[in-house]
Amino acid sequence: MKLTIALSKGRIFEETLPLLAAAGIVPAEDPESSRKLIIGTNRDDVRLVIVRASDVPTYVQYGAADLGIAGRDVLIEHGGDGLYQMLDLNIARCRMMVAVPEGFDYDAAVKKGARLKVASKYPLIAREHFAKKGVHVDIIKLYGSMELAPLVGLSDAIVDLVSTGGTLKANRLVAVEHILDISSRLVVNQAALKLKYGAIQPVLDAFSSVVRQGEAACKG
Ligand SMILES: Nc1ncnc2c1ncn2[C@@H]1O[C@H](COP(=O)(O)OP(=O)(O)OP(=O)(O)O)[C@@H](O)[C@H]1O
Ligand SMILES: O=P(O)(O)OC[C@H]1O[C@H](OP(=O)(O)OP(=O)(O)O)[C@H](O)[C@@H]1O
Repeated sequence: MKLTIALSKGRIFEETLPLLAAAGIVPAEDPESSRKLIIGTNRDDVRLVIVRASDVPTYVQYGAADLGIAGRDVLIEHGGDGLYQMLDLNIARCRMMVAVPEGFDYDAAVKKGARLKVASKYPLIAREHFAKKGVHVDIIKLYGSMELAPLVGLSDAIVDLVSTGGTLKANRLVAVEHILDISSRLVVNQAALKLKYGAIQPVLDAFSSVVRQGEAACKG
């Protein structure tokens, strides 16, 4: 029985390699240099499909992939239908933040009850955050380079991911609110978990043991 795992190129692929290795899975090619979207592995029964990060939950939801790895950000925006979230892999860690241009008095604008224009790739997360605070916002949906929006007058603020803070700094923005901690999760198609339990469980066990080792190393 063949197992299909959906992954995105870049940081998730890189950070997943040690997890795959622990499960005895080694990709036959590097998706950064190959144009192939289906990548074989050293195991005849396991293949990888390379998709956009935000498409991973969709492939798994419809069973086109049995397993996938996606950020908590992407999973919240997707909604999680048809998926089991099995494991926090503690990879691709970052924070979802509200950020504004240096010099913009965010607290004063909120206090005044101003209606804020907020640009984000994460409209659900952004909308819910401001709704909870009782702040009126117009959400402007973007697909990337959110940091540009306030610099050219498209928005007052952004909701985006922050890791080192380097991108905010380079664009003279400052983080003013922390919304969520983000990391990537292993998701499994609900039907596949039942039908392919014997093939999926060893992968889950191997991934969990790597995560536990990482946690122990952090504590120790
Ligand atoms: N700077 C960062 N540091 C750590 N993790 C990050 C960072 N930016 C994004 N992530 C996490 O990694 C995941 C994949 O990000 P990546 O940049 O590879 O894809 P993307 O360009 O956001 O997605 P798409 O191609 O669908 O637009 C994100 O969903 C998020 O969970
Ligand atoms: O705090 P930092 O370490 O600078 O990281 C933050 C940046 O990382 C993410 O972008 P990414 O690198 O994924 O680029 P993309 O959204 O254009 O793919 C995010 O959207 C920020 O722009």
